[in-house]
Amino acid sequence: MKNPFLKFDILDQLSDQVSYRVIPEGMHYWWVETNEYTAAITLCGGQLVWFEHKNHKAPAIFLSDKSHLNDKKSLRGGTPICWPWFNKHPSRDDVPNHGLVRSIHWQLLSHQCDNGVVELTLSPVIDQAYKNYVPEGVTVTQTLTFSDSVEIELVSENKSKQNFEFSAALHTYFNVGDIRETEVRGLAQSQYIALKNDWQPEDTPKVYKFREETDRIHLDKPELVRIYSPVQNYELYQSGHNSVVVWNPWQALAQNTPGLEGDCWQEMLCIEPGAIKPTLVLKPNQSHALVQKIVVSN
Ligand SMILES: O=P(O)(O)OC[C@H]1O[C@@H](O)[C@H](O)[C@@H](O)[C@@H]1O
Repeated sequence: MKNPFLKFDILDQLSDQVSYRVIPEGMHYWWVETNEYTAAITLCGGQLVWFEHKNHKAPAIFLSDKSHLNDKKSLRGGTPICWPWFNKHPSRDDVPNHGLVRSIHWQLLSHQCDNGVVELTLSPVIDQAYKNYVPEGVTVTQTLTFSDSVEIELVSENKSKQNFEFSAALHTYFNVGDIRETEVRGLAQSQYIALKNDWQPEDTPKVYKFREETDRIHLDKPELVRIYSPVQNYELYQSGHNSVVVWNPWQALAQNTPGLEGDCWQEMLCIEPGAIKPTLVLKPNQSHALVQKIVVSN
């Protein structure tokens, strides 16, 4: 994985820790520097696409070298935000998978730095596509909190006068170096469903390793999932979810997945807490928070 953030222009220095930057390829992003980490959050999709401990050998978040580093579409890697639907739209075929907000521009609503903790809050810019699918008064905001970890909180809020049904997921791509040498712990008690098994519930393997395409929705809400990988280990603290998606496309599917062609699929694993099965309904004046906190250890 190359570091695309070595050459840049600073467009706005917002504080000692936060700046707004652009790289020669055209991608705009907010750059965050804490005592321990460097991080980048993109204008397009509001994705955390870079998160690296200053003393570790490799970044924690996977970003494909084949990604188009401009503001035009969602990147392959990072933490795409799936909202207000996950995967296929429940009734329409003419709209993108995983909702609207991963490929529209986001705006920075606020940023704070206090005692080494940096917090950014962003929301998608409301465009016509958003208005076509989301009732007026329904909003989504994301708060990223950087300390000795990063916490991503996605808050959906219904200030309209009608019920709002939706699903959501934090589709985080972890840098695991070698998927065949990676193990996941914390899901063994759950059952999962997968298209491959006609959506019939299956028991999760007690030792969760990867030898083939894996695309599963685990029907459980564990607070802690761990990833053990040759690069580094991850503790994922999660809340507000009712499902956890585990995804690696493996070789054949990766060749037809834009941004994952070649061998780079071997370096990634997605662990995605989601409000997916079942979908959620927010009544007027209700809100919902979906959280993934990522603790990285060498
Ligand atoms: O190619 P996309 O739209 O980013 O989706 C990638 C994958 O995202 C995962 O969350 C889904 O479980 C997979 O089914 C899907 O293929």
